Amino acid sequence: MLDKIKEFASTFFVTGDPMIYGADVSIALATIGIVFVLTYFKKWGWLWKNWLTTVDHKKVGIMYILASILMLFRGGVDALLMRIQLASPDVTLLHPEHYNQIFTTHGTIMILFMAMPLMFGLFNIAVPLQIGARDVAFPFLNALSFWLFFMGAMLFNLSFVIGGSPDAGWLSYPPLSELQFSPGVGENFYIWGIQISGIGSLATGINFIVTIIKMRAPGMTWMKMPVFTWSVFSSCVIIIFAFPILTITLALLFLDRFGGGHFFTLDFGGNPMMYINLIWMWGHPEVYIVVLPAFGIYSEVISVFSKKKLFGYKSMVYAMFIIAILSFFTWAHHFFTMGSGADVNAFFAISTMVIAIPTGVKVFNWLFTMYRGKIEFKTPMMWSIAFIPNFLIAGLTGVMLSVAPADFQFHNSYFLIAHFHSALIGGVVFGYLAGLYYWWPKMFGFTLPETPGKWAFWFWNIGFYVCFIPQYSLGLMGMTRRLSTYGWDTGWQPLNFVSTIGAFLMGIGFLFQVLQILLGIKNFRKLKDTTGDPWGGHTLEWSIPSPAPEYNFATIPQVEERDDWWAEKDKRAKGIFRKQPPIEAIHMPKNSAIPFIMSVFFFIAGFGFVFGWSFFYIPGLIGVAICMICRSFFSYDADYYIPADEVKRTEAAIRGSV
Ligand code: HEA
Ligand code: HEM
Ligand SMILES: [Cu+2]
Repeated sequence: MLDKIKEFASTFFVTGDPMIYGADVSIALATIGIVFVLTYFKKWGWLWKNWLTTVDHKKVGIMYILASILMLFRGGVDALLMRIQLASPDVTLLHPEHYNQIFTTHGTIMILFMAMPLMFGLFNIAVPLQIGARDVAFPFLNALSFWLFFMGAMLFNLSFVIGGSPDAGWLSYPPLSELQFSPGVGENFYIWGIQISGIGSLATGINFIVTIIKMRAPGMTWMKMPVFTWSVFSSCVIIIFAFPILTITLALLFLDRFGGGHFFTLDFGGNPMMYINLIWMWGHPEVYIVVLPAFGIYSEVISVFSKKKLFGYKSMVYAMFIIAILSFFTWAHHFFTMGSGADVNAFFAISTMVIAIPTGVKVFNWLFTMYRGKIEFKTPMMWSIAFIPNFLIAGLTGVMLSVAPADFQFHNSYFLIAHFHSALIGGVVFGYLAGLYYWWPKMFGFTLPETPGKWAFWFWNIGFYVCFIPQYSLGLMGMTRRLSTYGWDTGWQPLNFVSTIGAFLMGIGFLFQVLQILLGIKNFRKLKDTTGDPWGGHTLEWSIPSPAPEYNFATIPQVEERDDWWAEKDKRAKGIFRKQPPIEAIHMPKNSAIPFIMSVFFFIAGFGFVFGWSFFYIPGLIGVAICMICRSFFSYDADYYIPADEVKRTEAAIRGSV
């Protein structure tokens, strides 16, 4: 036992790196600070009742968004550290091992712990309200998904302060990620952090598919559904087919590392190429999982701020589903150079190129929607307009990469790095930010101040080009990815320096956003959204007050048209009012502590597996099992009714206050 404790303690001081000590100290101080504030203001009960045990989709959404913005900060700091290191061959901020760790954690965090949860946050905020529902289909499971993501993310981040970060790249290719070549615990953190949050992602996929199929308001037929909801549906269909592949792949890698298996080793019949195929069978669809909802947001925002119906609604929907299906047939374009025959490469090259067609349809539809529209340049719209040229560059360079023989030149170069950052920042991040600005008033009841938002936008947008356009040239000049430094004689220094300046411009953009939120909170009375419909929206979430009451809709709306809220407002202007059904008692799910507690046990089990400590993982797994049993057999008292009188009182109070 004493040995175990010594071993445990030694892991804290594993590298002697001042950055890690700094992080240890700041985490300790932040924790003490939070505990102090909560105790001083007597907020523990509030935190527990309103947040930790909530099953309300709106609050779950807000927690997702908060956590993912924190992760954007962490991933962003990683990015800036790398860019400082690469600004010039003289810089010695990060030694090569540290650089390896940082690109690994940056890539993993940005995709799995920033983009995914930010996306889930927006799903939670918007989908039930857009389809006229009172919550998602399985609110308990929804809370569990959030806490699993959160604990997975915490476990992953813990690697930085205890034990050492993973360093085999964001997809952890074997044989490097096998025990033989990565004997530390970093890869275990990678496996368990992703595995735990991945269960949550899969559950969210199932939850939203069922919600969208079963819980749409009466009258909302498939082709009257808001286009964001369609994009969520298509993304979730990809999730439920792709995430099980990830789960299995990581489980097999874990068996190799933990149980002496030989699935992907070099010896005893193992085959690393099998891992590479499997991980990309998830990894490629994953990029469309995150981009399709962004497409949905652009469609909503561009239509609302052009004051025109979306051009080609049906073709938008078909295009998303064609992309979703095709996304499963392109995975091998990530390893054209790894020995497949010419025919295989040709098949995957063509299937990849075909994706340009439905995507092109969407791009033209957005342009036609804006054509002759009365465009209003509010922040959500600015991000959406800027996305189009950004994504065009990303998409067209993607098509260049898909030309298999040319990819022998581009593969693993900065040309690739520039391609995917263009798609992920110009497509995904810009889209989610547009969504965040768009739905912010619905979440919090006030709009964000426009001026700092516009500054943030320009810094991000200009910074984006300054950072990534030079990287296309660097790629063609021969600079490969995952380099921690280079020589003066390469001639890469000037463009790298420019690229670093661009990264800092984006960092300043992020600071403006923080400022914008702080100013918004400070002036929230002035910025209050009294109408519930600050943008003149077309979907149902804008028909109820901001923020939405806990039951969302006092009476479930009856949908008649595609842009139903626009149609309804037109009718009201003409003095025609739809008949409202009487207010009745509303059936609601009760809060539950099980999702939080069960996820804590998952965390404990994951932590145990990382270090191979049975005295952690056995109690952890037992805890998980007990939580499941409690939920399955002993929690019958899981719902309640809000009496009709109380609903009427709440509605009257909301209307009275506006
Ligand atoms: C959201 C993220 C996202 C998106 C949307 C895309 C979209 C596309 N990607 Fe990208 N890609 C990544 C994220 C993304 N990618 C990542 C993260 C990697 C690398 C990971 C790693 O190695 O670590 C990668 C790597 C990658 C490779 C591997 C290269 C290599 O490793 O050597 C290839 C090769 O084919 C490729 C192709 C494409 C194509 C063809 C599209 C298409 O979907 C683009 C379609 C869009 C357009 C073409 C623009 C609009 C169309 C028109 C206006 C119509 C007219 C145009 C034509 C007819 C051409 N991508
Ligand atoms: C904010 C601006 C950003 C900057 C300046 C930046 C910078 C970088 C740098 C310098 C690398 C390492 C390149 C290398 O050495 O190979 C990298 C890798 C990567 N980035 Fe970013 N990045 C940013 C945002 C993002 C975002 C938003 C995402 C995802 C949503 C993302 C996903 C990735 C991935 C997946 C990798 C590959 C990691 C690997 O090679 O294993 N980045 N980024
Ligand atoms: Cu791909």
